Amino acid sequence: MKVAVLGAAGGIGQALSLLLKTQLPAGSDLALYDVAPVVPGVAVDLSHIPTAVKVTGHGKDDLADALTGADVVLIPAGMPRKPGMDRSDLFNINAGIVKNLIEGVADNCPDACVGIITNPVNTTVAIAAETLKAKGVYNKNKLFGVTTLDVIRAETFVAELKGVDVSSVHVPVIGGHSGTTILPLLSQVEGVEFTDEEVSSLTTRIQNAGTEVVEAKAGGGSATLSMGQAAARFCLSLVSAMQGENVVEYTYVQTDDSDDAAFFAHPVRLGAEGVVEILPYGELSAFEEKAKNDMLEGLRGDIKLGVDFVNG
Ligand SMILES: NC(=O)C1=CN([C@@H]2O[C@H](COP(=O)(O)OP(=O)(O)OC[C@H]3O[C@@H](n4cnc5c(N)ncnc54)[C@H](O)[C@@H]3O)[C@@H](O)[C@H]2O)C=CC1
Ligand SMILES: O=C([O-])CC(=O)C(=O)O
Repeated sequence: MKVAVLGAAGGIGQALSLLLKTQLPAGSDLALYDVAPVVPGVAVDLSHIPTAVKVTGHGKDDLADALTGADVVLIPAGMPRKPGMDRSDLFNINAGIVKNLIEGVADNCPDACVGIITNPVNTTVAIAAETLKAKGVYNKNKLFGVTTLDVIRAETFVAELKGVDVSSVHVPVIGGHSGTTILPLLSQVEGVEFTDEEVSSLTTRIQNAGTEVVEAKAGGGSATLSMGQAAARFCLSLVSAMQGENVVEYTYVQTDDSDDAAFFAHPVRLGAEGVVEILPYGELSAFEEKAKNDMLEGLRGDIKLGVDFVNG
């Protein structure tokens, strides 16, 4: 199994690469690519950890080597937010970065599963899809927006509020990955009850959790360590599924569901070839149904921005 991390020298990239070096199955290859000159050093640093995962570092002119033979590509390359910015404010810089890197994927490892972390995810995933289509290699079963951070945050906050063991809490989160497009389905959490006020305040906290970190870091970036953990969980689930295990993760995929949006986070059964089955997200409460209907237009607009960026 070969995993390539593009943007591996950044805050997320380094945390994620550390977790993958220590947790990928023995015999895996981990290729680290970044335009920052420190990336070979990050690879040397990680290579001193005694696990059976081979780490290589690839500088800015070495994207092809990083990608050749990759089974999974994770992309956290690009600018993070500062206080006062929305994720959509990152579009101008990050759209071109994602398009370029995805062209590299199309040229060097068109069969790889690709997880997009770079914001604005609602839009960058559509950019990736259109770029792969333009290259004639798009497979909707192999492109994912990584929304796992919303799930792990929701689980943490619910466990804190209710004083229960976090390992027993499962919170579905559907929709997209910004503001009100992040829709936790608290009505489906088993074993706990919420008042209407709790549903409202917890939903808002989960939706604003990224901003909570951005403000606490006070200009020093956004979530990196929790995102490293979330991306590692997603990648390790995908790798297990590719090796034959039955795994379901919530992730932002092309759904072809005209009632929602062209891309929408669902529970997804993963397998050797990526998406095996997009599972229904089940029944929504009246609160969730309204929240979904209120955010759909915005999400569709975010997706259209990405489609138009590639197709003009
Ligand atoms: N999906 C999600 O839930 C989350 C997404 N993010 C997003 O992840 C992205 C990265 O965040 P951080 O790691 O904190 O930023 P960072 O600034 O610490 O790292 C970004 C890295 O990307 C590299 N880079 C820039 N252009 C590149 C290119 N063309 N090719 C390869 N590497 C390139 C930079 O050299 C840097 O090392 C941001 O867009 C951020 O908004 C952050 C948190 C959660
Ligand atoms: O908030 C941000 O800009 C980074 C992010 O996507 C998150 O932490 O969920």
